[in-house]
Parts: sequence; C-alpha cells; structure tokens
Amino acid sequence: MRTNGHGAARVGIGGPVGSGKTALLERLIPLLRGRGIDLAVITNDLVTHEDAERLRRARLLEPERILAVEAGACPHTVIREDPTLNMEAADSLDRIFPDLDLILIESGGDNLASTFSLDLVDYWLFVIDVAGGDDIPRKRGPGVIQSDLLVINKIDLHPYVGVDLQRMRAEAAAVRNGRPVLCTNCRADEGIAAVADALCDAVLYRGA
Ligand SMILES: Nc1nc2c(ncn2[C@@H]2O[C@H](COP(=O)(O)OP(=O)(O)OP(=O)(O)O)[C@@H](O)[C@H]2O)c(=O)[nH]1
Repeated sequence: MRTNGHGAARVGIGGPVGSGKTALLERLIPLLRGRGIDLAVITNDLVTHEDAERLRRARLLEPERILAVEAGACPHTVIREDPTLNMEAADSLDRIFPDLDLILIESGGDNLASTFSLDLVDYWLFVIDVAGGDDIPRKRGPGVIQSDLLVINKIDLHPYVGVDLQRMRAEAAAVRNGRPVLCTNCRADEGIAAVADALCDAVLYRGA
C-alpha cells in the first residue's frame, strides 16, 4: 500500500470558497472509516482553525487526527508554491500514527487556478458547485483541468440556480479530456460513495 515513500497516501481537496470541501470531508470520513481505512485530516484556513474545529465538533475522528495549518496568505501558497507546513503536518501524522493509510488535506477556499504540488499529495480532487454557475468548466481553470478527480457538488441546487446539470457535467468531461468527473450532494449523502471508490482505487489500491 505504501508506494509513495512517505507513509500514508496523501490526497488533496481543493476548490473555490464555499464549494463544499468540508461538507465532502464530513461525508467521506465516516464512509472511509467504515471501509477500515485508518485516516487523518489536515485543514488549511487563512488565519483561523475554523474547519479543523468544525470537524472536531462533528466528532467524526479523534481530535488528535485533525491538524490545522494556518495559511496566512493565499491558500494556494501552502499547497503549491511552498507546501512545507502541510508536509510537516503530514509527516507528524505519519510519526504519531504509524499504521495510517490516508491523510486528507483540505485547502483553504481559493479560485479556479489553485492546484496542489505533487511534492505534497499523491492525488488531488477539485470541488466546484452548481451554484457557482454552469460556465465554470468552460473557463478551463487549472484546478478544473488538472485535478485527478473533479467533483461537481450541490447538485440538489441545480433547479434553483438555472443550471443544466447534464450539460455542465458533459462540458466538464470534455475540458478534462475524459478524466473523471463525479457529481455529489453532500446534504443528502448522494454520490459520496463514488468519490470514496475513486480514492480507494487510485491511492489505496482497494476496491469498494
Ligand atoms: N444544498 C447544498 N448545500 C451544500 C452542499 N455541500 C455543502 N453545502 C453548503 O454549502 C456551504 C459551504 O460548505 P462548506 O463545506 O463550508 O464549503 P467549503 O468549500 O469547505 O468552504 P471554505 O472552506 O470556506 O472554502 C455550507 O452552508 C454547506 O452546508 C450540497 O451538496 N448541497
């Protein structure tokens, strides 16, 4: 399982502010734990520990398995230009939990240009949402294009924001040259199992 030379597999979760990155984590954590995956989380916020505190309050993981990194600057700086803080946090989780399978690293909310350094993660997903508009895939942001998996979240909202979900999904697949696109509704736990399957296949080498 550990082919990356640094312990647990590291998976980044990026995307624009409010697209549902933390909501996706809240759904993924119990599902992955239920599959026997030993996991921990690192959250990134600008100047607070807001997302880490939210996850600790939800009691989905032991508090010591949730570390917070304060970006203090543009969120992409600490996931791409200089990911040292996140790498150190992940290394410390590997030391504390030697049997860890997976570390999920949530970026602070950013813009469509944010990407993860492959020094930090083995795989990364990018979360956009239908309320951001169905033109988001057509804008060809690096996050949309380059991520290993694109997640279109809040699909429950598409009738209320005038988005043609099928077209949005098709355009996303087209700009990504057929690389995976999944749709989720974190409110109703819809599509989350497919995201967990993708992670298990891609970085844990386990089927569902
Ligand atoms: N209707 C609906 N609301 C959602 C869904 N996913 C998340 N939300 C809501 O969207 C808002 C933002 O969700 P978060 O999970 O905080 O988003 P985030 O990407 O972590 O936000 P930042 O960390 O601030 O960038 C919250 O009010 C969520 O309840 C969804 O699938 N459907």
